[in-house]
Amino acid sequence: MVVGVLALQGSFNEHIAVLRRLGVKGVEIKKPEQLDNVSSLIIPGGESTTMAKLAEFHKLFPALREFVKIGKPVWGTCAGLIFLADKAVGQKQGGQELVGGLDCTVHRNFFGSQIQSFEADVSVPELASKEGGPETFRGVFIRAPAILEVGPEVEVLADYLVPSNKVLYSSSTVEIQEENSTPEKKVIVAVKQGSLLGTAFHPELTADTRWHSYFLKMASEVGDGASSSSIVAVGEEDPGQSPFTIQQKGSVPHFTMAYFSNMASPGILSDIHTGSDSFEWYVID
Ligand SMILES: NC(=O)CC[C@H](N)C(=O)O
Repeated sequence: MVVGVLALQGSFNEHIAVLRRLGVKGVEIKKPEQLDNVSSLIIPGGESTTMAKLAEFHKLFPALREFVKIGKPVWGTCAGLIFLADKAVGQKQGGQELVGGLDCTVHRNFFGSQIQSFEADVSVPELASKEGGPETFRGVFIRAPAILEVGPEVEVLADYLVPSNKVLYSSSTVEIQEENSTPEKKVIVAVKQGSLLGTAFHPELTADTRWHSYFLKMASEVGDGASSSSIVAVGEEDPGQSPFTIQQKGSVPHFTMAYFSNMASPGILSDIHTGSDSFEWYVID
């Protein structure tokens, strides 16, 4: 089985590494025609506006939509989940293109800004029943989205009870509800709809490979119809000069370092300075 991993930006290398650990070849997808060679696709986390601009730049949207439409399995993690959603709120001004297909509404930065990133154990009974292991999965939420609404075809695999002291962004225009002003609220953080899978967190940044093997099973159920004759070598392509300019700067906790240092490679996040506890990041728009 050959699994494509959208490799415009974000944590695609980490997904490919997990697939390798499971004995499966993951190939980077950077051009529309490369989708013909894979039977399933992972859209990684990263920054969805940047990823959308790059996808537009590389004319990937029609091919991605067709891939979803014909029922090939696609798993979106974090920014990838936003990509797959039919509707996103909390977008940057002017919005962004989505691939769509997943009948849900996501809030792009539901849990707040980068520094509000966190880890939490999330109960996923479906994962435990199909893949074994503990009832919970360690969710790494990095400026994570949440799913606010789902359509009737969507199966909710996991939700998360947002502690009342978490700062939430209730709208795209930064209306912040301060500590204790919100009651506990349950949001959806993992869903499945037919051959589409979405997680608001980053399983590729943990040692637990169950989400990947769960997706591989979904992919093998649909069948490995694609030819493997023109596999693109990992790391073959250079996405080229970014047409964007730096807009934002900040720092994030240590645990996200590996993730963001990887992001530097496609040239979208740049000038990352690693330190002992934190490092600087730049969002380029
Ligand atoms: N870790 C992530 O993928 C963050 C996604 C981010 N909230 C976005 O809008 O793209």
